[in-house]
Amino acid sequence: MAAAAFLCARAAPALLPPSRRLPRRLLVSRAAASSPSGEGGGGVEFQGKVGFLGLGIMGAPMASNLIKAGCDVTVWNRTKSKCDPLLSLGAKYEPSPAQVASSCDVTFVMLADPQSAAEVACGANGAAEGLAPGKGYVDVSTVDGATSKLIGEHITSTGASFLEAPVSGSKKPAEDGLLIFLTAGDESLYKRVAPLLDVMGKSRFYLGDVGNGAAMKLVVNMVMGSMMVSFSEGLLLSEKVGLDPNTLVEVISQGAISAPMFSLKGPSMVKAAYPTAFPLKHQQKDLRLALALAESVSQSIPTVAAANELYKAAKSLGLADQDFSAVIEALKAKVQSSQQ
Ligand SMILES: NC(=O)C1=CN([C@@H]2O[C@H](COP(=O)(O)OP(=O)(O)OC[C@H]3O[C@@H](n4cnc5c(N)ncnc54)[C@H](OP(=O)(O)O)[C@@H]3O)[C@@H](O)[C@H]2O)C=CC1
Ligand SMILES: O=CCCC(=O)O
Repeated sequence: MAAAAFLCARAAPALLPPSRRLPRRLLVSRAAASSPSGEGGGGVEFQGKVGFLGLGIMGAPMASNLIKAGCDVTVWNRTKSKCDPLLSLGAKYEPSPAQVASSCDVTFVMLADPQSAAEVACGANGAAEGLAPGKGYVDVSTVDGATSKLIGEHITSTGASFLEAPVSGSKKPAEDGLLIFLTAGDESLYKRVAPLLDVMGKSRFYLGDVGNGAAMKLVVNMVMGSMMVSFSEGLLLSEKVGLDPNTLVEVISQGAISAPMFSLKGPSMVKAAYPTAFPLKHQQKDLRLALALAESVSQSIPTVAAANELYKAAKSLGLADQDFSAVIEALKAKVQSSQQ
């Protein structure tokens, strides 16, 4: 293990912008979530080497924040070139998930979907091959509960501990260290990695058994996906009846349904520009997984089912890698075809 003791969020408040200060409500939810020893007191340190697997839109800034906070970080990504910016910041590189896990005390993983998360954890040269008692594995990807449990069982069969910790918040909050962690699984691992979560995020919730973090994340994202469709319908309708959609964005921003998402994405949606923060293919994956979650408890979620069809249509229009706000293009196509 490298000699450095890694000062993290609570130990180094001077590193944090004012926006990182937690509102009281979140401090309460942290306290209710069995605070790690040291919280609320002086400072918290993480001693050990940190692995990071998966350096896409989210993984790269998260790993970058750990490096900037002074952590000893080792990275791996399927497409190796994406490691280069992190290596420039001082990260180390290992050529497989197994080698990262074997050389680190705790390994974080941020992968596209259930298939890739399972493959990187359990496949050939996967992380599990490098794990052992005393090590920790923290999966921050958005997956379904069944996949998370399968990964968790595989990881814990090595003697290592497992925490699922999907995040709410997108590219910019990841860059700013303002994510919201929805964790579940091994509580002592949660406490151990809390200083690292605090470097990457503004709040964290411990939700109990593996599966609960995944479920919370899917419920949040199904609401978000439906909101985006409803917003898109409003933008198109406002234009159709002769209103300025930019004015609609402004009106919404001042009222009870204001949401950062509308203010952030609205202006570019009006210009038909969709710079990718949250890829549309991932939003559709989350709706698919949320529908399966609802099905598992025989709950009907008809609005989400309808939204999912639009995201699927957007994918078939070639918009999978655009931002999820590009779903408005599927609506435009639908309106056009109904007018022909
Ligand atoms: N973007 C966002 O706003 C948010 C995303 N999320 C969730 O976080 C996760 C990552 O999202 P994001 O960073 O945006 O996605 P990206 O598509 O940018 O990154 C996906 C990552 O997964 C890797 N990957 C994909 N398939 C495989 C595979 N078969 N084997 C190994 N590695 C693979 C990619 O590697 P490679 O570079 O080689 O393609 C890349 O590192 C997703 O689950 C998403 O739903 C959660 C919150 C917000
Ligand atoms: O999973 C993606 C979430 C995006 C967000 O919370 O803004």
